[in-house]
Amino acid sequence: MGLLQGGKWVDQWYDTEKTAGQFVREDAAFRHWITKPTPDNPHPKFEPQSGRYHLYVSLACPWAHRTLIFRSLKSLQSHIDVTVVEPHMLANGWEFSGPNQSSDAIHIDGAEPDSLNGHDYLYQLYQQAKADHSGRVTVPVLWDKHHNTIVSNESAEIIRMFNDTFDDITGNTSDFYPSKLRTEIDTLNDWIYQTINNGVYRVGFATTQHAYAQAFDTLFSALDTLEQRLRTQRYLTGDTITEADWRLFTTLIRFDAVYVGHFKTNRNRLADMPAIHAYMKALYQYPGIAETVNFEHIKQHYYFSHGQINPTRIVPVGPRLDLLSPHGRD
Ligand SMILES: N[C@@H](CCC(=O)N[C@@H](CS)C(=O)NCC(=O)O)C(=O)O
Repeated sequence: MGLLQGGKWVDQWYDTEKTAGQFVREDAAFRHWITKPTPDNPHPKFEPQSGRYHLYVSLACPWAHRTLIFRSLKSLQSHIDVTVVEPHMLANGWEFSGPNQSSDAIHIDGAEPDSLNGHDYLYQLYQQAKADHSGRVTVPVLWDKHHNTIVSNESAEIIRMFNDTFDDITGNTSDFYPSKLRTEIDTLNDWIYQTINNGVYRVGFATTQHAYAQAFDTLFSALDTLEQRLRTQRYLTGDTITEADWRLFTTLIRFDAVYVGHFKTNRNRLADMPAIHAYMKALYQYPGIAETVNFEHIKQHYYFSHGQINPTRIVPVGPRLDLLSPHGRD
């Protein structure tokens, strides 16, 4: 794992020395927006067009997972194609399938070569977009085939674009960020990002006991609050399923399979929190969602890639998960 420095790839783990053992996530660097033409701007640089944009994702990554979920919820499958990277993220960072995969990486079914741009490694796509780029090389990436560049590598913004920008092309007008709930969704998103989405990483990537214990308490106190809330309401904002639910889901679905063991978020499993567990199952059983979840990629990525945490690279066989039984939340 590494990052680009002035356009050159450097193999380096996260630096937590300057932050007292705490993991701090870097902000995404490419932040353009796909926008519909308006009278003021009849020819935006990035217009919604079928077939023009391409998603690079890892099936392991919770942030990339959000974009796959929105691609499915918003009927974008035939308009935005996808390339899936290999789960093993080693000295070259994210890799595509092919003969130049790292010698210690194993090909996992479902990962693909980069048939669009012909790269071996994701960092080469970033170099193609910006030759002197500095920063981490992350998934997801939304690529524009027209300008041959990265539109965005920020999942929170990609799902907002998917939510409404392509509606005229797909005819799918379902709205997961309705105007009347926006303030509440934004507040929930901020809190859930800090405490849960990024919270599990803050627990797992902490390098001091103190930083770990602090992040652990923050995470479980947020989960306790959610457990209470979901006892009395179906979704996070009430009866309507929104973006906030999908952003929470991608962390929940990885929790018992990976975070409890690998990131030591082990006060309890989600299976021990009845309301959250039933809510997670309901989201998993929502049309089009189960197909976006791949536990093989999820487990292979975390357990095999993070040598600092799991040097033997042994990927656990379990746990046996119960995701298809009735959730009882109708
Ligand atoms: N802000 C980004 C974060 C994406 C992110 O951190 N992705 C992880 C995988 S789960 C990654 O690619 N990490 C590689 C690295 O940090 O070097 C987003 O939400 O899109």
